Amino acid sequence: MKIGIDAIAFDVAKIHLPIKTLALARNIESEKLKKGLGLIKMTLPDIHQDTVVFGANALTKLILNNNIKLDEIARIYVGTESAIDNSKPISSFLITLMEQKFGEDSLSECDVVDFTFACIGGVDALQNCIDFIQLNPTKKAIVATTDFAKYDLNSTGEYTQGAGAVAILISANPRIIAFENHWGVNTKGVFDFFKPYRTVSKQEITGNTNNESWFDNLESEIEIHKDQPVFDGQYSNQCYMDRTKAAYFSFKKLKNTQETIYHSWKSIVMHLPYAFQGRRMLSEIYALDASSAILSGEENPSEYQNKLKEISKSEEYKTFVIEKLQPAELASSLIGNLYTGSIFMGLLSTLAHFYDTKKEITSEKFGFLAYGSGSKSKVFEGTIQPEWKSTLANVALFETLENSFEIDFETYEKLHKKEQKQSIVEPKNEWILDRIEAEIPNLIGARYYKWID
Ligand SMILES: CC(C)(COP(=O)([O-])OP(=O)([O-])OC[C@H]1O[C@@H](n2cnc3c(N)ncnc32)[C@H](O)[C@@H]1OP(=O)([O-])[O-])[C@@H](O)C(=O)NCCC(=O)NCCSC(=O)C[C@@](C)(O)CC(=O)[O-]
Repeated sequence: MKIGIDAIAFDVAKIHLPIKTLALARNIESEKLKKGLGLIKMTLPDIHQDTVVFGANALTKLILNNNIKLDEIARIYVGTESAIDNSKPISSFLITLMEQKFGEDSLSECDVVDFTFACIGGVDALQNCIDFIQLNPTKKAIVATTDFAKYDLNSTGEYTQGAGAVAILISANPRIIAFENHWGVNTKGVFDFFKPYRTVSKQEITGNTNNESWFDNLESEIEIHKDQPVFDGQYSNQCYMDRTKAAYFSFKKLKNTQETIYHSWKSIVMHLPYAFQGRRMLSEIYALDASSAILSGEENPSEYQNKLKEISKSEEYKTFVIEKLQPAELASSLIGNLYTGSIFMGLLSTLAHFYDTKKEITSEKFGFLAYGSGSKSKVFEGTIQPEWKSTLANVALFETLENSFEIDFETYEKLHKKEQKQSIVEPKNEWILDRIEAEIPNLIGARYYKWID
């Protein structure tokens, strides 16, 4: 039985800062960001948006565009690393909003939960839902990934920010792609990128040594939540490379083949924290799995690095990149990092590219290399199904991204620092965060959303 993705929908933040504007303001060579990392725009949430809003918008589009009956949906599993509550999952908010729009109790028998493992939580949810459909082929599941990749001002992550959600419908006999049941996995606990609980001593805030109550906080340390991660960019690249390489060769072992795996893949879809991450990281796998060895394994570390640089600059590798990786990069250049959604946006970008350029890809194999900091990689593959084109007709990925609203640097900084209080773009036909409860003691912090026609 074939199992995979039957439909796909997305919602990306509607405002963006051109990378050129950021480069100018931060005195960074704009060519480095464009030609070195592949960046053109970074998308940012408006003040009425958060990760529930993005997830709910993507889910609503998935349901409406594909006439999905809610009682067919057995699960909605969310991949996210941008939770808005430490106990209540985003998926429970999504249930409330879908029932608000499509009818009370319409999802009361649906199982929901959030998966968190940095950027790979969405792939974990996908694998889990595939297993579920294998056991329950008449049922359907939805994976919704939703995130806001926010980094500190002036950090090396600043130019890789992005925000939005991707929702996919998982079923038997899917219209888009059917996955094979081989999952190469590699895991290692590291601190390359993480979002720890942070504390500030109350004394530093109040200047008093007597631990007197401060806004009802009796503890002498005040816990602080930040969306921005603690990270080491170059080390995170190394972890990405090590994990994906090991997962790729585990996958090859599972396939029990001596053939070059990537030759069988028409397209390669990788986790893209920025557009050119895949092409920068894949040269080692490209060399190690080549049919005639490009790396001998005898090189000392600096020779090895020099050879890798040479390979990545070679004409053969450039052709390989354009053919197999570039279609997935197109949307990433215009969006930025979507964390859990990046790999699924890479798939959508590839499909939309082939759809727009009228290329037939039925029966072609796609390879997937997922990564999540902390760290884990999964490598898997799937085959494009005959009806893939019919599902793309009303997705309009590149047209939507084209219509994104440009903001200036001053507005960007105000949004980042939460000084902007008015919406930049008036919401229409979408969910918004309406208010956060501040008065009723039993509901302090409860977030309420509404649909705007
Ligand atoms: C990604 C980094 C580390 C990049 O770090 P960086 O310091 O901005 O860039 P770089 O020094 O590594 O150089 C970029 C490239 O630009 C080139 N360059 C230089 N000048 C020019 C020029 N004039 N014209 C053309 N090219 C130029 C330069 O040569 C180089 O290309 P290379 O040849 O090495 O491939 C940084 O942006 C960062 O810290 N980002 C945040 C963390 C991150 O994204 N890490 C990626 C791996 S971890 C991951 O993917 C997981 C994540 C982050 O999504 C989180 C999760 O799992 O939840």
